[in-house]
Amino acid sequence: MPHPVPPPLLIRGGTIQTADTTSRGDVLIRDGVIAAIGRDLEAPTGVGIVDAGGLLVMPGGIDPHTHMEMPFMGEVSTDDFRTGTEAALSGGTTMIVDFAIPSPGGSLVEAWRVWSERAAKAVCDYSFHVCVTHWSDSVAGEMATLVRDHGVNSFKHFMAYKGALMVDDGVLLESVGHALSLGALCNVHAENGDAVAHLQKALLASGVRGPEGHALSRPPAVEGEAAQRIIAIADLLGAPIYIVHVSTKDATDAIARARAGGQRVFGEVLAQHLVVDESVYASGDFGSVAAHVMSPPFRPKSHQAALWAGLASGQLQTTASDHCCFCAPQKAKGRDDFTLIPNGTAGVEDRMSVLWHHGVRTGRLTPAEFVSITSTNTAKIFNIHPRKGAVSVGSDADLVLWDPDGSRTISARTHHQRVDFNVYEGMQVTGLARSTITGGRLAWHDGALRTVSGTGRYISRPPFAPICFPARA
Ligand SMILES: NC(=O)NCCC(=O)O
Ligand SMILES: [Zn+2]
Ligand SMILES: [Zn+2]
Repeated sequence: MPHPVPPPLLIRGGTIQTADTTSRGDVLIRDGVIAAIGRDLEAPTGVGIVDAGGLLVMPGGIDPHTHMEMPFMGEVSTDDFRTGTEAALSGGTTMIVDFAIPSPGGSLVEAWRVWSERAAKAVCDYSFHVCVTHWSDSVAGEMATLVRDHGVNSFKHFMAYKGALMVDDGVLLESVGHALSLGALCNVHAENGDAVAHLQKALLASGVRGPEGHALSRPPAVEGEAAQRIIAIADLLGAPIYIVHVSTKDATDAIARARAGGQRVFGEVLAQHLVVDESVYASGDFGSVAAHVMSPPFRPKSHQAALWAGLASGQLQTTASDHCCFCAPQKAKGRDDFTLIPNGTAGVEDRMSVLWHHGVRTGRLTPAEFVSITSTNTAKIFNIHPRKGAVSVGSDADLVLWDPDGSRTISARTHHQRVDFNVYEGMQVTGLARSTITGGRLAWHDGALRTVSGTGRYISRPPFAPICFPARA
């Protein structure tokens, strides 16, 4: 059953912060979209009024990389689309893009359908990148069907996870070339899966079985090589490319070089990689080290400066969480063999606060750049701007009322994410979502969620995003 249209809302007296401008004004929301913006707007009868005095009114965050209830490495990630999107809203994020992954050798359209069923309980809007994990004529046909009939404009490829999700260069060449003809953007997890498997084998043979082996098996060069390779493949084909979770100076430099040469290469950074470093793997405590096992792993601190600089300079365009929750009993599967620890950490709730605190408050980012990298750039790259990622008349009323001076301490004891660990545990952050509005609904207000299962909508994304593809003749 369709949900009733939310009643009108008037956001009064905030500072409207977008990727381009800062201005004082009110925002009137009607039928889930922004109906008017201006000073001292008249309040229509029956309108709900939200006081935004002292707050920034910004486009809600868009997290382009989450994994809700994903089957992976023999486990299923614990946040589902309801709990995960509630956590997102409490942190100021109003849309996620998750990944639909086909079963081995299976149908992409079926994967899209399975993920659509799972996401029916979401409380904020969502969309799916669809993964290409093998190649055949039927995969090519399904990619076309997904673009034409299902609003998919991005396909994901894993260069890592050998023997599971990994694809080789042959598949990459076919898929990136085909996606180009469809006007779809390929996303790539850039780590050399053969090199990882080789190093894992060597580490196990030398007696390294504990979770500290994870980072040792995935040194920065593993990412740097794969990033350069996919950039070269994309260049060969004349295709745009989007590299997910860039965690190293090596990959950042490869992207910057390619862009300087005129290639359209986009890079995404996880908030985790900006502020957590490889020292977390040295504690000797299995539970804590395993909880930090994710791919790419946390890096030597020296890489973080390159990631921050990449975001500030525009060489890297988006930020994400790669939200993928596994609890301690699931991580314990790899107690005697680090290669069996399910890879993933949480972060959909904290991305915005971490970026504000460590980015804007330190002067690394301006407030406008914060909006660009948490929302607007993602909306442009995945072709949903200005419906999303904007505060403009006609845009969806997906907004966060941001308190730039409000503080909180991040903890697994208080977060909304359905997981028993938080990589930011104990971090005090300044900058938080006072209220979050999704599709015109006030869904997070004064520390309380007011969500209704299934109010999130699937967002179709048309092909040929103008920021990725040159004009067609
Ligand atoms: N990142 C991670 O460790 N788990 C989720 C799957 C992926 O994005 O590689
Ligand atoms: Zn990945
Ligand atoms: Zn991921």
